[in-house]
Amino acid sequence: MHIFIVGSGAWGTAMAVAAAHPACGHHVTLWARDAAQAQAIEAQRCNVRYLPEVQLPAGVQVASGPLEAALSTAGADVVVVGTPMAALRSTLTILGDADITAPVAWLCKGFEAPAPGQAVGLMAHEVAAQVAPGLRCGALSGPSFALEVARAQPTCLVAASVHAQVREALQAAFHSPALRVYANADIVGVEVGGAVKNVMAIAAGLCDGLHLGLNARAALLTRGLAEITRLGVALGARAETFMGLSGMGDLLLTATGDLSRNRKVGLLLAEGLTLDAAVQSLGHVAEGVYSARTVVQRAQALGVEMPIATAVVQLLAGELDPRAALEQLMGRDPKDETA
Ligand SMILES: NC(=O)C1=CN([C@@H]2O[C@H](COP(=O)(O)OP(=O)(O)OC[C@H]3O[C@@H](n4cnc5c(N)ncnc54)[C@H](O)[C@@H]3O)[C@@H](O)[C@H]2O)C=CC1
Ligand SMILES: O=C(CO)COP(=O)(O)O
Repeated sequence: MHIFIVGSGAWGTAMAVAAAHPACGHHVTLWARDAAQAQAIEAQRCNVRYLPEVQLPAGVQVASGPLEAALSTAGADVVVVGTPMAALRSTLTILGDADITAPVAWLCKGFEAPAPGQAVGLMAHEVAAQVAPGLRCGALSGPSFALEVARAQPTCLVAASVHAQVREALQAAFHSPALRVYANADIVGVEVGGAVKNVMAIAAGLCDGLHLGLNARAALLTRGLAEITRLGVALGARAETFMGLSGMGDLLLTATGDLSRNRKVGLLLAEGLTLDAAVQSLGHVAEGVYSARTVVQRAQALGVEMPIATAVVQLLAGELDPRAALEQLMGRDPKDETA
C-alpha cells in the first residue's frame, strides 16, 4: 500500500516508521509543511527535531511543498493526518477540496477550541462533517507513545470509523506483529477517550508532582474514567468503548507514563512553573492544555458533571492553585459511586 502522512511531528513520523517497517512493508510519503525540516529529515534519514535516535526505513519518502500537489502526485491508498488538533480543520479542508477518495484517518486527540462564529468546540469527526463531508474518514487512536511505536515495541491501537471500509483500510495499513490494530465503529467514544484522557493526565501529573500518593492517583484515574464515560455517553458513545484501548487503555498510559507530554505539564505545574513555561519546555504539543476548556463547555451544555476536568481548567487559567483544587475535589458532598 501507499500511505500518505500529513505532518512530521513525533507521531506522524513514528507511524511512518511503523508502516514502512519490513514487518508491514508499505511505501510511505511523510509530508512536512516546512521544506527545511523535510530536507533535514531526508538528509539524516531521521527526524532529529521530533523523534531523534530513530532511523527512517527505506520505504519512507519525505515530501514538502503544496499539500494538494503532493497528494495528487502520490495517489495514496490511505491518507493519515498527523498534525495537532489545531491544524485538523485546515488540513481536512484541503483534503475535502482535493476530492480525496482514499480513506482518511486523523491521529490527533483533542477537542477544537471554538472556531470563529462557533458556540462550542468540536470533535474531529464533527470538524470533518463540517469542512469535508464527502471524505470517508475516521480516527486512529489508543495507548501509544510515539517512541515505543517507532522502536517496534508491542502496541495496540484502535481504528474508529462508521465506515467499515475505513476501519479495514487502517488495519491493512498498520497492523503488524508489533502493532495490533483493533476496529471500533464507535468513533464518538474513541475520540472522547483520546481527548479527555489528556486532561486527566495533566491532573495525574499534578497529583504525582505534589506527592499526594498512590491511593490518590488510583482514585483520580478511576473517577477520571467515570467523568470521561459520562461525557462520552451523553455525546452518543457506547459505555463499553471506555473500558477499551481508547478509554481505560490510553488513560492508564498517559496518566502514568513519563513519556507523556500532558502528564509532564502537570508535573511541571506542581514544581511551580507557569503554564507558559511548562508548555514551552516540552517542544511538542500537549493537547489537554488546549482541549480542557472545550471539554468542560461541552459537558456543561449537556448537564454532565466533570469536577476533575473543571478543576484542571481553573488551574490552567490560574484561577486555582493545586492545593485549592485538591480541597475543592475532596470537599465535594458524598455521592453514589455509580450515579
Ligand atoms: N506523540 C505521541 O506519542 C502521540 C501523539 N498523538 C497525537 O498526535 C497529534 C500530533 O502529536 P505529535 O506528533 O506528538 O506532535 P508534535 O508536537 O511532536 O508535532 C506536531 C507536528 O505537527 C506539525 N504541524 C502543525 N501544524 C501543521 C499543519 N498545519 N500542517 C502540517 N503539519 C503541521 C508541526 O510542524 C509538527 O511537525 C496530537 O494530537 C497528539 O495528541 C497521538 C498518539 C501518540
Ligand atoms: O496520546 C498519547 C499516548 O497514547 C501521547 O500522550 P501525550 O500527548 O500526553 O504525550
